[in-house]
Amino acid sequence: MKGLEDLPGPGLGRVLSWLFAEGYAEKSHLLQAQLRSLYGPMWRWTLGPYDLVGVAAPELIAGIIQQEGRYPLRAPLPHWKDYRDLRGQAYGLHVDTGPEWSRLRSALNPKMLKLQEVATFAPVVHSVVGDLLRRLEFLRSGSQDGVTVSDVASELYKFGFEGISAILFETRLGCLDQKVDPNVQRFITAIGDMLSTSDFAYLVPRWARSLVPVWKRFVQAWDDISDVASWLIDKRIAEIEAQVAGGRSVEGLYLTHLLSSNKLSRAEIYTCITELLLGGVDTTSNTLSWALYHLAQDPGAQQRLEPTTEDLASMPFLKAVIKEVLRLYPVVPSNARVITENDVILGGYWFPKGTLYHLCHYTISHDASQFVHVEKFLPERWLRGGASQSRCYQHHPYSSIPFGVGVRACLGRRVALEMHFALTRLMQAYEVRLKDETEVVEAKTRTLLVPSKPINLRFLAR
Ligand code: HEM
Repeated sequence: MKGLEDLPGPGLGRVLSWLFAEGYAEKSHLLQAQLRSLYGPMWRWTLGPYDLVGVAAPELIAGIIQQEGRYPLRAPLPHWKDYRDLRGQAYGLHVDTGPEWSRLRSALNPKMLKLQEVATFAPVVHSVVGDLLRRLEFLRSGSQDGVTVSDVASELYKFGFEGISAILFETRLGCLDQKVDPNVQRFITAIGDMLSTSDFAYLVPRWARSLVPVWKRFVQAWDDISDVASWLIDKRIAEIEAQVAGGRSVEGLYLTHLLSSNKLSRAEIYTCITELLLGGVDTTSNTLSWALYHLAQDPGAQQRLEPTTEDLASMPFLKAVIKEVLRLYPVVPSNARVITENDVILGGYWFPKGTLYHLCHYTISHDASQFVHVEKFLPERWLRGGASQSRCYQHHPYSSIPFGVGVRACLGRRVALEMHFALTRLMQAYEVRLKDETEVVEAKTRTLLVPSKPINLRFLAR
């Protein structure tokens, strides 16, 4: 059987030229297709300190997931681990490995992934959607033409932040208010800083860290995140203790559940809650931004969206819109896997355990052999029935897996769907149009797949 060294792939010079001379650094999602056209569905390449096996076929991705075992890793994050050691914090989901990671997931999964449990978050999500609607109304009515909201993604970011925090910290932060609390603003800024410095901080060798500003910014950002998160958690714990002392029953959402289940230490709760927040905000807000961008160009689809209910199962078109948006813009455009327990046999090759696979989801969900009219926004392709639709439906089940699959798949995938109730409520209140009907907004990669420029929309009252 062939091995790692038999795989084709580009040399370092070619990769650097793609990234920095040809501008792929900001659109690395498009580089995936380039690599596949040159080397086939599997190749070997080097990206910074990573030696990677690129994988760009759904059958091969399925092969990896089937062999991933009980404790798959995504990519190692040694700089996150070093920060946690520096401050004596618990490792959490992204840093812990093996049985320790699995223990955390078992404690966190039930309340995040069981349908009946997640349904208890619906009232709070709906109340945050109410804040979003009020905020949009305020912005559009104050605009020059009385209907435009510029840079809608930044408002959706605040919505995502408020919604996820309300569930996790059981506290309303007021992100969508006119005046935002300085601590909340510090939190939002720190999260942005941490995400933008993380990739560079990783590249700095340990001995050079004290010399470079990027490492200091990375540490400062984490310090701010940790400070505000522990302030929020401690405040809520004090409230809970006061309720218990007063003989009142304690009702809560996620934090109360974690505290009362006694499965995680206090330190682990601080880290895991923070990680959930980090995982939840940009992902949902960018997906909602792309959804509005496409719906704004498709009045028929806006009309078809069902009136809001509390039950996603009774809203097949809404579900189809979200699936289609995530097919076109998988917010995590490529993922990674390290299989730690066993060697892997894949597509006629044998790979030793510890090999790092780069899963090229974007290119697969844009593959014309998987989806007809591949670049078109066609939510109908996800609805069963009708001859033409069944033709659309002939894709491999792993050709669009925006939340991942298997034991390591997204922990917030059900909560993310709750957040999408915002779409139908928005569409009930307004007909949405692009501010400039001819404007095309392309995607760029900033770890996540995000709009390359602001999305400006007109909200016409229904
Ligand atoms: C549209 C929304 C979202 C998308 C597309 C998305 C996508 C993903 C993907 C692709 C992964 C990696 C899965 C894997 O490696 O197989 C992931 C992991 C994760 N997501 Fe999400 N996510 C979304 C929303 C959320 C939300 C709302 C939360 C929190 C409430 C969240 C929390 C997490 C966490 C904590 C992990 C790491 C799990 C682990 O390593 O064990 N995500 N997400």
